[in-house]
Amino acid sequence: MGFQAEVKQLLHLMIHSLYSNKEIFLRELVSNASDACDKLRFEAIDNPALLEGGADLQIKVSYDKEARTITISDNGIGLSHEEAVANLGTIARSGTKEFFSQLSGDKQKDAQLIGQFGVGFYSSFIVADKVTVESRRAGVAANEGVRWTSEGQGDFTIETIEKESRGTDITLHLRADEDEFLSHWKLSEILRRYSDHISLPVLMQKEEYDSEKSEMVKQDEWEAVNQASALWIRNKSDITDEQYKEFYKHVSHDFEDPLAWTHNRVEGRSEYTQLLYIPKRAPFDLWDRDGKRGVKLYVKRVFIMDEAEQLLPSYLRFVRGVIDSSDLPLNVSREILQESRDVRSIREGSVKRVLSLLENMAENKPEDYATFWAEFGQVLKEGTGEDPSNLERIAKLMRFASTHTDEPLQNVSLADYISRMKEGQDRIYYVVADSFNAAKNSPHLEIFRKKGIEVLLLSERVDEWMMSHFREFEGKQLVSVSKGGLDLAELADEAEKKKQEEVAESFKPLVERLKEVLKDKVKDVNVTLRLVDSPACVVVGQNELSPHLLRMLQAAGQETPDFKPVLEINPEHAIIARIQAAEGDEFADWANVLLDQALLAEGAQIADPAAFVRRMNALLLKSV
Ligand SMILES: Nc1ncnc2c1ncn2[C@@H]1O[C@H](COP(=O)(O)OP(=O)(O)OP(=O)(O)O)[C@@H](O)[C@H]1O
Repeated sequence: MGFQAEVKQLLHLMIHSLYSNKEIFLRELVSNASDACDKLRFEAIDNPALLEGGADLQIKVSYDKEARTITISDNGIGLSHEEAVANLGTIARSGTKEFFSQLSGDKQKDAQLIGQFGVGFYSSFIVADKVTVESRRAGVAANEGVRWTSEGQGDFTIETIEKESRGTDITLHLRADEDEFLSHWKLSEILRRYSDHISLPVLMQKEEYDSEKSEMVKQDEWEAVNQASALWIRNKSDITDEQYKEFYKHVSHDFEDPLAWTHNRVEGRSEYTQLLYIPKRAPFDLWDRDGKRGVKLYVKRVFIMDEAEQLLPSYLRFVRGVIDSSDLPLNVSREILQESRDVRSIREGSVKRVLSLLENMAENKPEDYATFWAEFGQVLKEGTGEDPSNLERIAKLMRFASTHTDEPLQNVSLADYISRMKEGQDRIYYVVADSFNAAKNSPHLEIFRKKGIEVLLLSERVDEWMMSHFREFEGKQLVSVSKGGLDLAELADEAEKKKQEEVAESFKPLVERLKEVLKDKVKDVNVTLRLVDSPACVVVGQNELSPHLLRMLQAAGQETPDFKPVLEINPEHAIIARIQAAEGDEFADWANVLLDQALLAEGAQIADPAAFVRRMNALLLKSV
């Protein structure tokens, strides 16, 4: 049978780009073996017959110098014929195709990307030119075993075999120059380094020095080379950073070290242990609704399920790790999790821990925090709507771009903003646009720039939605500069306000004429103080959907209400002065051009671009 195209691609890239890291194959295979044992233990809760009398779950690693092979055996759940075909030869994760289309051919970059993807079983082919998997699923007859063989070139063969014991033996036939792995010392050293945290014993055959043969000779006895106790139940002080990091790689299938972790035993009404990690890099499917998320759930050390998304809210879906509860029943299902009070309290407790971890990082390791924010900030922002009870804490963790630096880098906290507020300023101003440049160059910012008042520049997809939930911070209102009715109290002193009123009065006739011409297209026309360099801009009411949000809804195929903006004109601008004198068609052209260019500056589509160009040209011609 042939491999799925993506598997071929993965194998090719992996062999070439992960070569300097080749010993990871052992970690990946032991990790899979451990998962297979976890699954068996879980299924055996309901169906003890699956254990076939052998409840001692273990992993064995052996080598054969003559045959030049390494074998990793487990007595876990095993694979059926169908499962072997489905799992070893395809990549079942959604979004795989898109992921592979991003690979560039640059070895170093791709190695990092592949790491993010997780190579798993296929990493065997880094050191082996032939791999044989012999397996029998727990509970099926001995003559229903399966043998899967491949040279990693594009196809595999599959056949039915007789296999006495349940579980899986994976045999790697090493490539010509990989003899270094044919040693007890080498293999046990790798296992201790990468797999010490595995909660099952990883056994190797004992070896002793035989002075007659003057070499190490295998004994009949097998011994564990790892500690074989679940890492999270050990005392914090007994766990090294290296062990925490290796455990992270096991649970997350990530290649890189985590950014931070938090490990706690919670006692009281609800008892559980949590070991939660923040990754350094977003997984390729962070935005894929079907992508992996959530942490592993254990009940009293028994693995229950992967990706238990009920244990954390969706805005913390980047968190990886383990939660081990002492209260939940072993036969807990996803449905029960949804209802359970214990789960609710675990969830609340875990949210608090993760937020504390992030706060701590923001305070003490700002560089790590910047990495976190760049990768996951957009996800955390979803918390404003999803978790109002923690809004204040989430808000403090947010970082923004702002007019203080005018750079796209998001590194301004709300505390920074407040510390720079002008005297008399009691509001936090922001603008939302389609892109950073559109935000930075928004005409709505003109008066703020002139007065030296900082404005937060928001341009991510989630921002508009976020701001609809996030209206206040530490008693200060958050105000969009692109909404109408801006009471520019702090932007204008008494004298300016008085002047504004006078100006508005004197422009009344013009405003009325504009309203008449544009009556089908705008809700209202006003004189504004907010502009400096632009003749006009469009705004919407404080409680109305912004044009930016309307565009997003339209792009998503949603019905939207008819949008009519308010046109605001700048009385100081030469064009405004000029059009007062215009009459008839010329005035109508000016009015329409004014509106259309204000819409364009704001990033909106105009209803009739050809008419805009025609009017513009007519006006240009007159002035040439
Ligand atoms: N020792 C084993 N026993 C039983 N099933 C196994 C074993 N090794 C692998 N499998 C099956 O093959 C599948 C593919 O394994 P692979 O390591 O490629 O990916 P994974 O572990 O699912 O995820 P990742 O790609 O993130 O490592 C596993 O999900 C599992 O179903």
